[in-house]
Amino acid sequence: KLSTNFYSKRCPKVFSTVQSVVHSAISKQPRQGASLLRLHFHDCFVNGCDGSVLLDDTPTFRGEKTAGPNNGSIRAFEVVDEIKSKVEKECPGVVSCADILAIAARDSVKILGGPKWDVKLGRRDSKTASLSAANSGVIPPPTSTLSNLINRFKAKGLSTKDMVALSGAHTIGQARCTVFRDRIYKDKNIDSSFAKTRQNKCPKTTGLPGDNKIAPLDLQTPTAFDNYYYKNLIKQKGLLRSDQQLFNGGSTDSLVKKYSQDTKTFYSDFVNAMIKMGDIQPLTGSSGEIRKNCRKVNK
Ligand code: HEM
Ligand SMILES: [Ca+2]
Ligand SMILES: [Ca+2]
Repeated sequence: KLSTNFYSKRCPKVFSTVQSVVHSAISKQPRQGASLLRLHFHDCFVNGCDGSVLLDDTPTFRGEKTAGPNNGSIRAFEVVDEIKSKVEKECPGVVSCADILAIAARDSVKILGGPKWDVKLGRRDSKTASLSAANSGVIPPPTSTLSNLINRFKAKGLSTKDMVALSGAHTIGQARCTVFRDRIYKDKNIDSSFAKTRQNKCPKTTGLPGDNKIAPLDLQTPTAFDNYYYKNLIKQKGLLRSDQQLFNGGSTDSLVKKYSQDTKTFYSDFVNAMIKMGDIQPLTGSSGEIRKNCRKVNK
């Protein structure tokens, strides 16, 4: 079982060390905070919060980094490396990479102006990863319908409310043209001037380099953690098709409206859901290991 004081004897400085690295990474590039938050999500949804997403491919090992939802998309691994090397110097072999992701996600939200919470710790690191699980749709695609989003979160023990609150993470960060092209050229439930603005930097035809052009998920405040994500949805300015699904005449409209008007409720539901997400299938006790390097299993 995870606990908030897991490292208080064995590595009391872990919080200040992680926070200072995250802080300096975000001050150089605010997007790093978004990227760290997303790493924790993509870790937890694939075989639990076990650091599996961090393992590099080798000639004899396929990790999760080339899976559809991750390939060319997840980032901030150098920030995780820097945190890990500082923490290893202070407390060798004590703090897991899976816990580092949970703390870094929490710190990112806080530094970008969002809510604070006590993060539960004690996860251990996997000795494996699963490319097939990462590709299986457990991480929902940006073309998802509302019922698919609800079901994918439900499969991880998360409620519809948790799903809507966690989607508020799209108040920060960026997405590539390739994941929002169909939305801005084909969808009807989109503000037309917003669609035009986005079309300017995302060419209609597929192919590089256009596919990799990026745009903010939250057009208003892309580097601030706030409730503008929901305000945008009400104006039909969600960037991803899946985003706009949350406010499209269905069962989650009322919650989106609520969060758009009430930051406090959004924050408390977001925190509650982040803690639940961080509790997905952790390795504890003597399962797994404490990796020395987050990119590879110990020898
Ligand atoms: C509800 C289902 C979700 C879908 C369909 C989804 C999909 C996506 C997609 C397609 C991108 C852009 C990737 C790219 O173009 O490279 C993205 C970015 C992002 N997602 Fe999600 N996501 C979901 C839920 C979440 C959750 C639960 C979190 C965290 C709690 C999260 C955090 C983020 C962040 C912060 C970014 C920006 C990352 C960056 O700028 O590096 N997402 N998401
Ligand atoms: Ca994992
Ligand atoms: Ca924002």
